[in-house]
Amino acid sequence: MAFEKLDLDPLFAKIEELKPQFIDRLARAVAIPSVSGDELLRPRVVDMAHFLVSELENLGAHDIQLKDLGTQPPPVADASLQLPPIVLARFGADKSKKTVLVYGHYDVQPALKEDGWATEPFTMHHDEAAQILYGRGTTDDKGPVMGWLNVVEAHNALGLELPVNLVCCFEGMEESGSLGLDGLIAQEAQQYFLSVDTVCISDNYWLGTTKPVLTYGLRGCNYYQIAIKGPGADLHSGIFGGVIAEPMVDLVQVMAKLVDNKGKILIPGVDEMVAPLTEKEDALYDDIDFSVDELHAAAGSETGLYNNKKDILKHRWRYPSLSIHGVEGAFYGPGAKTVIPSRVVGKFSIRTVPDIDSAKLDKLVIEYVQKVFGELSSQNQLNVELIHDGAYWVSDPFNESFTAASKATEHVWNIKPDFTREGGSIPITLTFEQELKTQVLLLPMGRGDDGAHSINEKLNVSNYINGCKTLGGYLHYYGRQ
Ligand SMILES: NCC(=O)N[C@@H](Cc1c[nH]cn1)C(=O)O
Ligand SMILES: [Zn+2]
Ligand SMILES: [Zn+2]
Repeated sequence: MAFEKLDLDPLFAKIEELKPQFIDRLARAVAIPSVSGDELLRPRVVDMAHFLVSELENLGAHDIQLKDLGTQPPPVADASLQLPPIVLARFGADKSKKTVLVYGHYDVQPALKEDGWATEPFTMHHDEAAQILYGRGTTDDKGPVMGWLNVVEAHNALGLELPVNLVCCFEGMEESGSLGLDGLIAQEAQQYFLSVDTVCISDNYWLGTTKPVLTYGLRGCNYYQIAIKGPGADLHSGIFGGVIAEPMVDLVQVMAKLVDNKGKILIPGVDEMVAPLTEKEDALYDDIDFSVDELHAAAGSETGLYNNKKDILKHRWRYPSLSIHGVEGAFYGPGAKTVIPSRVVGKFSIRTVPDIDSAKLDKLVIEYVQKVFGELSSQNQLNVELIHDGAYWVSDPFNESFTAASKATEHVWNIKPDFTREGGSIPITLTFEQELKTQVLLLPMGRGDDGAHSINEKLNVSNYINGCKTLGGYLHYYGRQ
């Protein structure tokens, strides 16, 4: 539908003018290796929180708070390990204006140059020719978090009031299950977040590389570990091979029975919980702008399990998946270490969808793994447990927040966005919706080929800068409705 465009030219021109400063801000953020999943790097995650506080102070935020979440719950190696703080800040408290809570995360996934990065993962590389910014966290999620700061800076530089009150909520454990944030949101719902009218999260991606999207659904993520131990220490495989029960041999046999190589989950009872596909929902996939080629381009291989768009989208968005991630304690370095690991911990996760019940899923998983291990009649010991979980979220995108975002997107990109669901997870989304009793909008900045979590993660400069315009434009369209 046609809509009356707001005069955002001064704001957009200022964002363009400030581009060098915005790129520098992102480079300084990427340089902090805020890897929440690595206990040794936890102090750097806290450094990133303090970086944000400093930027927020310089931008004129008020009521800045670092909310302590205490120590990390088990399973964790160091029981005294502190959870990174939640960074809260406000810009404006004008009762005549609506209030938008913007959420993002300042932690990132691990990254090592030797994983295959072309550049140092924590030194942002600006490919001037291609106009691409490479580095861990550029698209997930430091680009979008800096995007919100950039929007404020552009308004400050123009002497232009923000059209809404802004409440910032930035966390440092999103990549590790958002541990501790649920409780804080419940605690602050009637306090710091009392005035919030809507929540905007920028922490996902376009489906492809050319068309902006707005997102109204996420899969959940239940993350498990299977620990198998036996020997008192790692052993020489020449001396003990063939005469001692090997934990790694048990583990690979158990994990092989979780999922087949066509993506079918082998745990009985999981598929039966999934909501049936209706004709109405099936029709939704027809008009989405995506292709098998785009999947293969983003994956860097033609190894897709499906040869058509609809099946790809359904299996990314509305069907569960089980992925095997790795084995802690196993040898993985260069060379040929001939050791029998005494304890190995297999890591896998299940992406959940409506109507999978998380507690029932845990029971199905744990009892199945115990049964499969029991059938090995192994002398080793097993422990299987959930590490963390996050609920799936599916919303109704026909509300004023999505309408404002659609107008802003069309204003900046001259095309109406597709409305999509996302295969990834943002554990805290449903909690925002339930505790603040408001709607949540996912307004992505980056592209589907950005390589989030992968090597050579990137953010195109055009997505970064036009993404700032889109975030700013959203605030204006939402504030004027
Ligand atoms: N940008 C969202 C994202 O990457 N989310 C993570 C969340 C998560 C859950 N458990 C571990 N990480 C994802 O993998 O979807
Ligand atoms: Zn991520
Ligand atoms: Zn993210």
